[in-house]
Amino acid sequence: MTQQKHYPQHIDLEPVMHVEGTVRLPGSKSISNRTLLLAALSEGTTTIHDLLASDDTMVMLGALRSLGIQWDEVDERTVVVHGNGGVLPTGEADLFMGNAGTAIRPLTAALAVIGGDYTLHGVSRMHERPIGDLVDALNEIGAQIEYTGEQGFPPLRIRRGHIHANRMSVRGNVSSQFLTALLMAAPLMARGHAVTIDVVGELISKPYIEITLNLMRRFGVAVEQNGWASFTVQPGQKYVSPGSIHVEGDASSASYFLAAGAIGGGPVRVEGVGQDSIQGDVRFADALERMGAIVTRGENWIEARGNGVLKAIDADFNHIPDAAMTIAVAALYADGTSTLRNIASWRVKETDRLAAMATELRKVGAIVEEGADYITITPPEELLPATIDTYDDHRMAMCFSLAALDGKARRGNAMRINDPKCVAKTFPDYFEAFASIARSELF
Ligand SMILES: O=C(O)C1=C[C@@H](OP(=O)(O)O)[C@@H](O)[C@H](O)C1
Ligand SMILES: C=C(OP(=O)(O)O)C(=O)O
Repeated sequence: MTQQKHYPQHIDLEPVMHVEGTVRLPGSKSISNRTLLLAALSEGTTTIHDLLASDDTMVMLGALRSLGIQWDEVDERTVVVHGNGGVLPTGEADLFMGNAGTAIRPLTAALAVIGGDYTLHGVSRMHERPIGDLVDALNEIGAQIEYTGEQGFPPLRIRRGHIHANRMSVRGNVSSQFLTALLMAAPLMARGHAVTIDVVGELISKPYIEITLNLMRRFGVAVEQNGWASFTVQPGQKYVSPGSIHVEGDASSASYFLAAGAIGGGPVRVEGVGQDSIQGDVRFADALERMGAIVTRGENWIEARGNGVLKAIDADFNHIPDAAMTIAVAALYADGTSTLRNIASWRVKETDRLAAMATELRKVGAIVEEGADYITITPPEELLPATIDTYDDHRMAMCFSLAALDGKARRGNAMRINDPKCVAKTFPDYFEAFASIARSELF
């Protein structure tokens, strides 16, 4: 879990004529970080297999260690966590959260409920990513959370509060991670009484809530669900380790390879995630099918291949905001204008992804309209060679590697991706994996 990679300042991707092959996916970020926290909060020891080894999981592992939770690394993908039954050995800690939403949001709720003296901070972008809806929900039930910088954003100082929570509410329209955080902390509050969480207004990114509920269930806690409006945890439930747990391959990471197969011929197969996945982002493959790609699925794999020019798509992508970025770049290879709707959350992620996507797609010649919560992309006749800026956003780097696929001739010019090290957030070996399916000669 401690390996450091050396990355150049930029990567020049030569035009790729054809893609083909099989990629073994790294573990799911969403499942890895939830599993680590649930394992720490549970009674018993959990062996986690195929855990993601990346910046985002590193900050969660580092935080757990600072909080006094013991864990041992068996090998790069296997960690044994010694759960502490909802008690934290260390009552004071300064926690660096990098830019990991899946670390800071659930930890904020758990620490506020357990109580202690904690500070949580991250990289500068983390201090621009909203957390106010979660802090409001927690302070409303007696938590003691203060902003040490700007109101509504990390860094946070958490002190011991007096939690009295039968019923609480949280807004769901900025990030689903706030509800995830409260759900995961709810069994720690449901001491002798039920806890109900009401969702105020629209809830975005719903499939991530399903991941949360699924994993809580595997750690022994059932949540009663009233549609997407409210969630209840009955008393008398506590997290109990399932003993060992396997992390699926990351479905968002799968999107780059599946799109490559659809654009660059294929077949490209991803292994580690399949038709029974608990990750909403497997539905990315449905969107690719709508664009005309041929997709096949097995229990533990998905495969995509091209079937002529991709068809433009006009769809709501609220359910798969991360993988939707891959659709935006795949749209460069479509037969007309594509529209991606209901993706306002892009603005508060690793960067303002609507602005970044529009800027970089224009560099390769696309005509782009950037709306408050949508983007339309009209591809050029030929992609222009360009230097792509990545805004310290792993997904900008990964999805723009697809612009090297030479579905449209680029007269031999490389596509330059600046600052490729940002992929370390979720996929440190991304460019090696991409190179393994890329063929630069037609055969
Ligand atoms: O809960 C999760 O694991 C995630 C939820 C999504 O965020 P939002 O709910 O903020 O859209 C997603 O973009 C993020 O990468 C991971
Ligand atoms: C939005 C993302 O990350 P985070 O978990 O930090 O929200 C992402 O991985 O695309």
